[in-house]
Amino acid sequence: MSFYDVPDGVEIRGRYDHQFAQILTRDALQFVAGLQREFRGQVRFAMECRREAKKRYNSGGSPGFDPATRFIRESNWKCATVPPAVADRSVEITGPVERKMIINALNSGAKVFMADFEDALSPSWENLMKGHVNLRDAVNQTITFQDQARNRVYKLNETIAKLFVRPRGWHLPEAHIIIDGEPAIGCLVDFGLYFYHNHAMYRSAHGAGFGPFFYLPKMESSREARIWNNVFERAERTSGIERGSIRATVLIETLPAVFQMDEILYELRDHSVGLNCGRWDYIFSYIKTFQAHPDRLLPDRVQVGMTQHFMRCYSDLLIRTCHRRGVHAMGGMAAQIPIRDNPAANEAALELVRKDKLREVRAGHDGTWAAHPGLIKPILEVFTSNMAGKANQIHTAAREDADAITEEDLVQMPRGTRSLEGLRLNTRVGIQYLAAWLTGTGSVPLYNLMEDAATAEISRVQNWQWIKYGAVLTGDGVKIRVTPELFAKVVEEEMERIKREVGLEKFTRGRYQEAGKIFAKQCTTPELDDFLTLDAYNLIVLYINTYMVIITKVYIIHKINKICVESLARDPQYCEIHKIFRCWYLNISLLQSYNKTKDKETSTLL
Ligand SMILES: CC(=O)SCCNC(=O)CCNC(=O)[C@H](O)C(C)(C)COP(=O)(O)OP(=O)(O)OC[C@H]1O[C@@H](n2cnc3c(N)ncnc32)[C@H](O)[C@@H]1OP(=O)(O)O
Ligand SMILES: O=CC(=O)O
Ligand SMILES: [Mg+2]
Repeated sequence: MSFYDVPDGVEIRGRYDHQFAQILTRDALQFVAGLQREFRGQVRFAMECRREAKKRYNSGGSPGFDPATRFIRESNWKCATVPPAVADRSVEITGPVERKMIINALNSGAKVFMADFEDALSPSWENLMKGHVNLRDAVNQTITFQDQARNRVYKLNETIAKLFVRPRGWHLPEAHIIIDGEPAIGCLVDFGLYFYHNHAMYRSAHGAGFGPFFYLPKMESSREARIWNNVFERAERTSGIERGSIRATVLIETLPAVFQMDEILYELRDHSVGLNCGRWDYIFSYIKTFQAHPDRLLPDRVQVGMTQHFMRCYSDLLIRTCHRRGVHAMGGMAAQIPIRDNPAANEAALELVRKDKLREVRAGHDGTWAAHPGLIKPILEVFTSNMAGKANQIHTAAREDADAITEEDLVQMPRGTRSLEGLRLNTRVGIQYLAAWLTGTGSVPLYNLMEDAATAEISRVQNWQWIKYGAVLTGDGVKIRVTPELFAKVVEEEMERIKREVGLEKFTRGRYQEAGKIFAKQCTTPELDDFLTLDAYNLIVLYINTYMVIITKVYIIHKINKICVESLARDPQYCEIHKIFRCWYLNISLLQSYNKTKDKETSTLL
């Protein structure tokens, strides 16, 4: 059932809203459908190649440089010149496409704002569609937000950050938009709708003739980069803008991709504006890639930082590769955020951020990420005072020494210890993140750190790995082996702790119980799920037709219950048990029919 004006072959299953209808116009949907029709075969093949690669790694293989593309790595070629509008990217703030945050981020003093449909966003229909409305208003510079509680109106400053948009990864479907009977490819919806509505205004008002600008996440090979390049070329052709206008920075955040950095840049050479060290997904990917290698049990998550040999080599090689090809080498996200109520702890957190950024700028990075507006000033200071007055270090930090980095360096096991506290923290963080994600929030502060889909993934896969191979934990001074029974006890105890920490009311109102069950299942499943967000996606899909059926059923059941209760009051023969049973039965059958409809519909789509 759809109230939207859709082209042939397109069906919208998400809620109707007149604001969403301004985004989901017939022409915009036609544009998205065109992308899906032209590229779905290539995307399917790329996902098949991921599965083949996974089989190789699961049979003992390890990713490495591809001998077939040696000529790309060894020959001299350059990417297109960096557009002047984004030459200085010394600090980039990131955040979900939420209205107030978009305004705060654009006003934050950062050079770039990366508006996120990915790690920081729970991809519910509401979040996605509101995100597009917000971005359109941001590009048009008409965006405002009224905070009723604080009696404050938010609007844009004179000078704002340059907007980059990060669509979802290739693996995620958009189940609320059906194209030719299949769910749309999530990232083509994100890219397509944003590009269609904003390319003209962006290029004239913000990009000095270039743009729109994008970040591209979670790719595993240059094959996937080639699809993006084809998508950009089609978008440029159909909208009549110059080839090479669209520019993108690719996140190197999977282990296989670190061996393909030259190849990825080569595919996107006319549309590239650099690579970025997506350090959190990278750690997640390391564990996932070696999921069948029991000799690679990582230490506690907190110990796997950028100073570990394999992480340092990854960052150094990324800088070397980007600068050789003439584009930005962007650093990553430090997880610390400001701590409002404790000045000493706040200073310590800021110091950790400064240290991380100093390491990045000295290594040769051209800019870096910040999770919070409160970090922009200190990070900017570190970068500007170490870049000799230049907008970037593309031509001054060649890092030729990084040519010596080998395959072994890039996969070297991180050093450290495993502890029961590490298992507990993973569990506590994973469950709370999932509870937030299920209720529509994709990035949260937990224990004074930023947590998003990428950091939560580390918690999940690390627990899975430790349980699967019975890791021995020694970090707390006692030796203890991880078993499913130990983990079940940890889950139980951590759920109690979460309840104490968040308070009974929030715990009962939120989806913590459900998150606990899902997280426990994901950590103990025999086959590791590829992505927690893909596994849990069905739980946030809400179809308009199903939604309306539910409302009708709830209404009918409410009426039946009312009649039951009234007749019970008149007829004392009915016992209390009978009454409870009747209500229970009716409500259970309602829930079952809802879930069956949704599971059936979504599973045929995914
Ligand atoms: C691994 C990766 O992919 S990293 C990239 C993806 N992750 C992200 O982008 C995370 C971005 N950061 C955030 O979402 C948030 O900073 C959090 C969830 C970590 C912390 O949020 P909060 O606890 O709400 O922060 P806090 O209460 O200190 O916020 C203070 C103010 O800063 C604003 N703010 C905080 N973070 C951001 C941000 N990233 N962008 C814009 N504004 C922000 C808040 O909206 C708030 O504004 P207000 O004072 O006008 O109301
Ligand atoms: O997207 C960034 C990451 O670190 O993951
Ligand atoms: Mg990421």
